[in-house]
Amino acid sequence: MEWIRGETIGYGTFSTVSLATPSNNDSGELPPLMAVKSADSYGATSLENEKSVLDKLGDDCNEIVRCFGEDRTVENGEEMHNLFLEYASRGSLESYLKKLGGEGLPESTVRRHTGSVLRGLRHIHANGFAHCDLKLGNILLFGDGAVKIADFGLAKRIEEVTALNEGVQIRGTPLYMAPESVNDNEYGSEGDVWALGCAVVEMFSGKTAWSLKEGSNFMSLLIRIGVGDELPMIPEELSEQGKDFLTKCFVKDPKKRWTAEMLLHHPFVAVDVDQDGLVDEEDFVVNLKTEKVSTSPRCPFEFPDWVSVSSSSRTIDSPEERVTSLVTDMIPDWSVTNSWVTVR
Ligand SMILES: Nc1ncnc2c1ncn2[C@@H]1O[C@H](COP(=O)(O)OP(=O)(O)OP(=O)(O)O)[C@@H](O)[C@H]1O
Repeated sequence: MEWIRGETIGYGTFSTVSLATPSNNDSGELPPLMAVKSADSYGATSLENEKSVLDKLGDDCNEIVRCFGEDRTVENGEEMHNLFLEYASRGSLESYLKKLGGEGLPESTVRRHTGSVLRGLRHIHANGFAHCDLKLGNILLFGDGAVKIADFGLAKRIEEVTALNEGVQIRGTPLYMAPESVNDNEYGSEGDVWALGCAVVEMFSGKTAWSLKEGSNFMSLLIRIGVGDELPMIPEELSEQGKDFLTKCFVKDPKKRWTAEMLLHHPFVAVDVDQDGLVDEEDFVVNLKTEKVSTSPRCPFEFPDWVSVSSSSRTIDSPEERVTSLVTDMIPDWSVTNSWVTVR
């Protein structure tokens, strides 16, 4: 495919994202404007993984960003790997919230976005993958108000997920890490649900789900997540349905945490949406049709088709020892970036 690179629209740990216009698109197979995610040899593995996962997930889920193919270019003497993606004209939810200057989104909008992300997660999990890096920076906002999950660079097959036994790994962003990831190196679909809960808190309140005190460090955050009973902040102003939804995401034991499929039946997201309001997010109307919404199941076992997935937890150190083992000189900018660190 012949194409022209346009302005840069985003930066990630592994890549730079810019606009791309196909220069010969007579067949009309491609959209007139795409996003191209480009990486040098350092980020190539992540892009290859992303392409392979997106191919396996297919094009039939509206809540997952579409991939139009890949190619390689030589730019300034360097080989670049390029991945062509559906262009989200309103950027990520993270950048959108930053523009609101610390304000969160109206609950009706949070409900709608949460339902969309859950449909995306259900598709990812049903196809045997875990995203492993769900956060507001990886949820993209489109011109029509739709949101889609992006950035599959760290996604993994679920059966591989618990096999991370070569040293201690921190994947994704520590603020979104689930207790079992901190304590036992487990990165599975359950961890995506925990991360979704953190994203919901942030969307609604404009603040991260873990309040970070001045002077607190990486280590103390991991201890709070992994050890003890503390849970992420549940905003006071959220409706009772919203609070209940978050308590289902923030279950420390991954085996008892609700799945994406179960959460899609929760009244917080089981709503009908007035499609006419889709263009203007602020005017977006969410109709709560309570007669259609069943009572929230009180525990995972009230879902007849729910099967407990036993996680093959390795018998390693106690949580305290495990968290202590995460101390490293390579401390990432964990509050804002996507850095990941391997400690061996
Ligand atoms: N399809 C897209 N349309 C519009 N903007 C995009 C698109 N894909 C990515 N971006 C922007 O570029 C940023 C970086 O993209 P992405 O997170 O996919 O890169 P990455 O290198 O995998 O980053 P990470 O550090 O999260 O692993 C996003 O936060 C978003 O602002």
